[in-house]
Amino acid sequence: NHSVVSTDVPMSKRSDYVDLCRNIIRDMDLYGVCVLDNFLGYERGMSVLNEVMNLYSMGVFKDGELVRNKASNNLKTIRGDEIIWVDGRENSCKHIGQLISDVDSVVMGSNQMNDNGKLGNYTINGRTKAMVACYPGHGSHYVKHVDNPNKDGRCITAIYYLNKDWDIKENGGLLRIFPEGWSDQVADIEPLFDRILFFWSDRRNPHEVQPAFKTRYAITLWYFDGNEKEEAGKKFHVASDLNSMLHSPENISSIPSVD
Ligand SMILES: Cc1cc(NC(=O)CCC(=O)O)nc(C)c1Br
Ligand SMILES: [Fe+3]
Repeated sequence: NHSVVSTDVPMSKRSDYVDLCRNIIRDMDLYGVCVLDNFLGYERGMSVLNEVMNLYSMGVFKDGELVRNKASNNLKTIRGDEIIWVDGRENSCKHIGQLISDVDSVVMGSNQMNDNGKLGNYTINGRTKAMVACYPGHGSHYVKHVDNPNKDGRCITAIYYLNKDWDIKENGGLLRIFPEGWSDQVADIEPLFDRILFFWSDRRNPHEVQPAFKTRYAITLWYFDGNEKEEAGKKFHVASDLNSMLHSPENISSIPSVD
């Protein structure tokens, strides 16, 4: 966990930018998972939370898929996460946009700062839009899965959490990662306010969200490895909706077009 004194200077100009990136490089190389706390600082974290809550109150989130409540075995279905894709340049998403460019800065910084100039030997050259997710909190959860099981190009998952005063015992909503190769170990990550989590998106990190009993917000970005993305494009197995998520921000060379 890393406490970052946040100011409003651009991320790459912050005094602790370099050791943030070194943190990410070290943890990703050692564990394939990295957690940083106080990423934006209280003020900016709250601005992002307010934008997300405004979006949610406007009812623009897509309904989460229904999952049957296996536990009670009755047919009561529970909504999983409800989501909306945000580019960050929309009028009502300025602070979400700023979060996105700060995450871009630390990911690209780490990608370049690593001694061999790559993070995990990837060449990161693009990302999806931001997926803003809300678990409504009536036991809603997300089953154990791998984000990128079939080489669709996504190499790093970045999740920014927005949940203030979160009590994991009362509210649940724990993210449990089952890192491959650590058979008896799991990484339990509480979805705490202003916390950012990075992990390799592939089969190394199966993960689940345990049932949440309070509204649980998170913003996810997936970063692409250029080569894997290129290969995936040729195989046409890239989920069509993945293409709809594509984003080529000015500050990252655009993602190779998938024809
Ligand atoms: C829609 C969708 C959501 C997620 N979310 C999580 O894994 C939850 C992480 C957290 O909120 O802690 N993952 C995938 C592969 C898809 Br697709
Ligand atoms: Fe996931």
